[in-house]
Amino acid sequence: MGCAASSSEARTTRKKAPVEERFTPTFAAGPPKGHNYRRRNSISAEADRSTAKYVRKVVPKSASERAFLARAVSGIFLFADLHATLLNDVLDAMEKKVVADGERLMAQGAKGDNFYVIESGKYRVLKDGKQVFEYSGAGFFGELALMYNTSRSATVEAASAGVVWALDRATFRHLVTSAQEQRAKVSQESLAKVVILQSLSVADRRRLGDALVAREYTDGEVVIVQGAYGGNMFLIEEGKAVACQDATVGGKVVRKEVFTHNAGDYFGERALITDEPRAATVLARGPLKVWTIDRAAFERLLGSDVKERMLSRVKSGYTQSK
Ligand SMILES: Nc1ncnc2c1ncn2[C@@H]1O[C@@H]2COP(=O)(O)O[C@H]2[C@H]1O
Repeated sequence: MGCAASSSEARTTRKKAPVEERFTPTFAAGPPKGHNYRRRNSISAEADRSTAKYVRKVVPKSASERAFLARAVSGIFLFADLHATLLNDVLDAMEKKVVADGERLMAQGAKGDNFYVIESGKYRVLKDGKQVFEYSGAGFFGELALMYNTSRSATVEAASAGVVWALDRATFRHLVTSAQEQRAKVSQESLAKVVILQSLSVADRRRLGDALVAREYTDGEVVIVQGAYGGNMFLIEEGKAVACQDATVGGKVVRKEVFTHNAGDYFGERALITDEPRAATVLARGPLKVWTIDRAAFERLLGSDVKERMLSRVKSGYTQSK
């Protein structure tokens, strides 16, 4: 596919949100008030590796149930980093549970067995016997004991009949916590291939790796829109991205392909460095896997020498080397 955007601009990849607005963290109904999630690398991944044996689990579900879960899970920040295949494993493993009014789903102080996503119903959260919160119709709970390998911080019981979807401990820990470790490793490997970043120290690359978010696009999908305000830079892990510019010729808008970015290359830096609108539309050519860095991380984590070199590519115009 060339510069023509596929009609899939609104088609979903892993996140459903307008182009360039996909990167704002979404908290479906969490995190719980007063709880500060620690950085992802402090999640307890080591402690129960020996006890939590992961076996891939597939619980059959209807297309509409799966669609509901895909939507619900896409809004939960815990899953924001998962590659599409791991996200599929999460959806496969989730099991429907019909809950009766008054049923207790977890007890403060107990070991954590499941993580739950709410489909319907109300659920009250009690600490030391006192209600501290009530979920109503949406949200998730039961993640803390699984993430940090601690006992349940609260009791959760149904305040009406309802439906929840359970993800068992072994799957949660394997897919969510190991994926984060895996992601850190993969991002280090792919960052090492990005030529412009090779001057960064190992420590700086590690910090940058922690700030990256993985995204995937299908052929023809738009990553960046010419004229838009840019919030992110992109590093290509796999695939190609084509930059196209629209110009008005004789009253007609003509789109011209101006550059192809290959694996190991980056794009989207110009708008962050110059604070100008996006100079081109960038589309996936074939399946595209990228890592994104938001403006704040870009400012904080990329040294001035890296930015200088990026700026000189901007100033010299992009010359195709491959
Ligand atoms: N103050 C709160 N508000 C909302 N939910 C909470 C609050 N405290 C705890 N929870 C949820 O209740 C769950 C109890 O089990 P966990 O500690 O595993 O994870 C906890 C959170 O998901």
